[in-house]
Amino acid sequence: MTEVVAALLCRENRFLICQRPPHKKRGLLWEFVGGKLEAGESQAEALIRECREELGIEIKVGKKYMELTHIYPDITINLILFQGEIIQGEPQLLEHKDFRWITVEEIPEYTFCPADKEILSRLMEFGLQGS
Ligand SMILES: Nc1nc2c([nH]c(=O)n2[C@H]2C[C@H](O)[C@@H](COP(=O)(O)OP(=O)(O)OP(=O)(O)O)O2)c(=O)[nH]1
Repeated sequence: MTEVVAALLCRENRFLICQRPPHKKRGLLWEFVGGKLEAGESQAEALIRECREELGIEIKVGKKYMELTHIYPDITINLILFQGEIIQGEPQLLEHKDFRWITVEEIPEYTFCPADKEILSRLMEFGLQGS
């Protein structure tokens, strides 16, 4: 099983979503910034590295929001979503096709990676305050 970490980054009543590049698996689907752990990394270290590499931001990793397992035809992932706070920088498109700060009401307008379904349901039910 492949461990994937991701970040729930909030600003006012919005949170950050990123669109995967077209050439990658699950291309053009929306996701939370993050990626696979590299050998020897802790979850927090991997998440900090991914945020730096993908968006050029420094984050502080907070509480775990949700953890789930999802089986794709090509890979089984254990996805761990952490709350996070941007402590430096503004997101830049270093790897993604696009990013947006959206409200929970706007979630249905986007097609996310299938593994994120439960996370998005929780956000729609409880809102960002409930996170
Ligand atoms: N970052 C992220 N990945 C997700 C989410 N939901 C979801 O199914 N995934 C999947 C997509 C990918 O198959 C996998 C993450 O791998 P990745 O390809 O983005 O990771 P990476 O940047 O470390 O990739 P690479 O070295 O294999 O190119 O997890 C999510 O919300 N965020």
